[in-house]
Amino acid sequence: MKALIFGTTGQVARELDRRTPHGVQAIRLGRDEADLTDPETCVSMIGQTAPDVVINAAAYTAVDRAEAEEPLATTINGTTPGAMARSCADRGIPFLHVSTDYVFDGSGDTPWAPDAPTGPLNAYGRSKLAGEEAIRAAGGPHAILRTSWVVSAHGSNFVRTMLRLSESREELRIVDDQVGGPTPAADIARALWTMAQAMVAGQGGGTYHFAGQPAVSWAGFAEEILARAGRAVTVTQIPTAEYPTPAARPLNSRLDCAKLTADFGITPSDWKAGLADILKDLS
Ligand SMILES: NC(=O)C1=CN([C@@H]2O[C@H](COP(=O)(O)OP(=O)(O)OC[C@H]3O[C@@H](n4cnc5c(N)ncnc54)[C@H](OP(=O)(O)O)[C@@H]3O)[C@@H](O)[C@H]2O)C=CC1
Ligand SMILES: Cc1cn([C@H]2C[C@H](O)[C@@H](COP(=O)(O)OP(=O)(O)O[C@H]3O[C@@H](C)C(=O)[C@@H](O)[C@H]3O)O2)c(=O)[nH]c1=O
Ligand SMILES: [Mg+2]
Repeated sequence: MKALIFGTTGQVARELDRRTPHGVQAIRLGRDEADLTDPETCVSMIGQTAPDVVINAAAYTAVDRAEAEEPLATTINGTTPGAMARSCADRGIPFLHVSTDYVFDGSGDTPWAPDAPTGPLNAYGRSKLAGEEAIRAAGGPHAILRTSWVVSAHGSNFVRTMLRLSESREELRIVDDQVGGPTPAADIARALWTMAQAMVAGQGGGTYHFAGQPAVSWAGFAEEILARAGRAVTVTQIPTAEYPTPAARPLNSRLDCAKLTADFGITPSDWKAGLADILKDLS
């Protein structure tokens, strides 16, 4: 199986590389070879490499910055994934794409099912929803894997932010009313490879959820990170109103992962185990 992967430096892209299954030839394209602001180039790379499956692990992920750069975020997260999906549909090959809990409005307190109504609260969420809609409209075999709160030993993520801030502060004020599932990038990569192999064999497809269990607030997650890392920092739980940001964020980010288990046998990720691995990697 030949897999074409967009993205080399991101959290999920790095873990896809580390976990390439035996017998898979992976071609990885970074921004230099395939800039997602340029859909034609990305489509032409699919033609040139003639893969059996395409995985898009690149995206515009700066949630607050997207408020001021929505057109750019929409090109990268919406227009180009749509063009990639149409190219894959023309070739009859599966297209796998990663999306986000931020497509939901965060109401209620029950986990969102994959077919629940969307209603993004911010520009990043709207740009990711545009990608989902364009991919479905392409009409080819595809999987949209929505995940949440991605963490790893690399890149920009909440684990690394908490460890960094704990070096210079005695107290961290963290929101306690946004609840979701932290998800190790390593587990997302494993899930994507399982899905890619199944889909090349003609199995599965559609929109799926994959997140770490159990659900926790950002403050609860911060406490776990700092305790496990042995950092003596006080976490003060605050409401979202006391941590103003350019982009609004959903309060309820819980994702119902049952469909992924039913179609691919992939069970939800255990974020505490993943966190232990990340802290080991960082030490
Ligand atoms: N991070 C999170 O908490 C969550 C992420 N997701 C989704 O998961 C997927 C993977 O996210 P994650 O691994 O965390 O992403 P990262 O923020 O770690 O990395 C983003 C990647 O996208 C690449 N990229 C950005 N802009 C372009 C561009 N114009 N052309 C080419 N490549 C570009 C970056 O390359 P470069 O290094 O060159 O900038 C980098 O490789 C994305 O679809 C994201 O929306 C979903 C839920 C939560
Ligand atoms: C640094 C900090 C953050 N926070 C809050 C802000 C926010 O609500 C929450 C997490 O902060 P972040 O900036 O890591 O969150 P954010 O970048 O919005 O994370 C999101 O990224 C995108 C790409 C996704 O798709 C989402 O699933 C989600 O992971 O913690 C505090 O309350 N106190 C603090 O000191
Ligand atoms: Mg962020």
